[in-house]
Amino acid sequence: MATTTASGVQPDLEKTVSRRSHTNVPPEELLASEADAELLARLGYKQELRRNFTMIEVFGIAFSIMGLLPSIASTLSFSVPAGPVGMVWGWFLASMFIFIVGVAMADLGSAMPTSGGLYWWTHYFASPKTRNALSFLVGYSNSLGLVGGLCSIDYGFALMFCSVIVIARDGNWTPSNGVVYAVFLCCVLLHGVLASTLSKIMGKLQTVFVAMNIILIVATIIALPVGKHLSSERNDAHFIFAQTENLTTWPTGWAFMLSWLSPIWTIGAFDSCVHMSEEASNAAKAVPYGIMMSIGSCWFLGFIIMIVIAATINPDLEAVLGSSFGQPMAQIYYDAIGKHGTLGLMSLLFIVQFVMGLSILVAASRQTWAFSRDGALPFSSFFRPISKRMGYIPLRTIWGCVFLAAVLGLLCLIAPAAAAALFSLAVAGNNLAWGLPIFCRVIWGQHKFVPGPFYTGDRFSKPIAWVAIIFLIFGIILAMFPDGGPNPTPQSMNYTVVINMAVWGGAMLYYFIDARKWFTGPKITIDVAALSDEQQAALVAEGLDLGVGEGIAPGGGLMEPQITGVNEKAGEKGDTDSN
Ligand SMILES: NCCCC(=O)O
Repeated sequence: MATTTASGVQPDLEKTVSRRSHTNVPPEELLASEADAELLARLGYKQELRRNFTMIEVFGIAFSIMGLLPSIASTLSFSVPAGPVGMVWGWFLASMFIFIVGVAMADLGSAMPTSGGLYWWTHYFASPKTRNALSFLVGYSNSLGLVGGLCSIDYGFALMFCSVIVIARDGNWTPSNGVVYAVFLCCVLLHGVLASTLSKIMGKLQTVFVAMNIILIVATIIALPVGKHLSSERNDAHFIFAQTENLTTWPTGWAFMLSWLSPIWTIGAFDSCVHMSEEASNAAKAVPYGIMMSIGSCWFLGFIIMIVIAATINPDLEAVLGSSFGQPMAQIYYDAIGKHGTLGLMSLLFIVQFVMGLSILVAASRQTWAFSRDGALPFSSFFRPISKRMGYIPLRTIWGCVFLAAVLGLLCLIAPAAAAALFSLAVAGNNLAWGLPIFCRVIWGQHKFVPGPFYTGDRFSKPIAWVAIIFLIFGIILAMFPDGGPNPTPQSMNYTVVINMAVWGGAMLYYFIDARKWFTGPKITIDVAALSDEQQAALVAEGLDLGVGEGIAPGGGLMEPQITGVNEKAGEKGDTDSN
């Protein structure tokens, strides 16, 4: 574990926080262990959320957002056009690079586990001239990327839900865009209700969600080959591992690269582990291992699933893509196990897709809460309080994310091409937010990096970081390509480039016109007055804003922080509201 920073602030700060922690707070009312709260205090923050999540539950939140099988089902239209080679080897190769990105993030997540990690790290590592602007950009890109992830998951849910009705009606129904949006909206609202009310068991629920995912995966891996064997012949090994296709208007090699979008979207949002940092016990280990275990298991299990799908898919891939069920996966099930089996597995599939949306809403609300804590969101002072009554959760940012998702989801009403931009918004927004802190570290901040208990070592850490950066840039480019070929029509255009440029351009415009006057990076929420002059100077040297003389109180502007970064007695202090 890191015991000091470049500025050497920790030892004294540790003494401060340790001293303050010896209060008579009953253990059940502590929000966090002393070690976790101390590490958070080194980053300048007091403990405000309750640490309900174990390591396995931190892994669970990322794994359930990945929702392996429903995500593969939602993105088959990216991988099937490249044929089995794209599906199987595209999966394997892209997942390997995603794992490298995860390892680079794990290095940082172990050293500095805080809910707003990505923009916090960016600010910490970037040069003094660029740190505020880059941190601002990363915060917005990450927040929008997560909300885009929520939209894309719930849009996928709406399509799956409708496809089950289509199957039940033997194809005699076609959902309109309005119906799809109505299902999407109900889903988002229900997520808001559940994320608001289930906070106390949200950690435990992750274990249930992991189990549901595993049951669905095992059921599919068994049912597809067995069903296909009974109904017709399975595809041979040559077809599975060596058959290339090109059902796109791009060259074959590029069609193969576009198939990578399936694993890139599926194995996304592993930064959710970072966003749960302040609710994880032993965060310095739970965060990095959560990231790597979730990616690693999806890499392996996804490879198996892709082989099984390639073995059982109708070799007429165009027929699968053009399925009257509106869902290639529904057609694959149908061809192998018939109507009733398909209805059963598709129902389980959309239930798992539903819980993916719930988990990503939890993660998105923590990121946006952290960002509002640092005063960067519009209406930050409104969003910043946490709800004591609902279990120490950021209730207002949960509903802020729900509202934004409901608005962004209106794209479903325009056309499928516009709705597809939701998938790419998640990819491009998150890739930028993951890549920039890693980039800032290797360019400007290597000397400031103090490893946590998980560390890839001096020899490997930097090369891993560079591979991660290059892959993330490539992922952004990939996400912007229209799948309609070099000459897209308005219908086949990929609107990601428009949406993301609006997000990134808008964030930068906002920063340079207005926010540069008041956004000075992460704010200290520990009790600054309790720190010595040296400690204050050391935190300032870390690039942290002590909030003195700027009209913004430490803690985001709502109230004077009153505690020291250790265990706040539940219900007594802090920026809470009573709702
Ligand atoms: N498996 C869905 C992840 C969504 C996202 O990449 O944000």
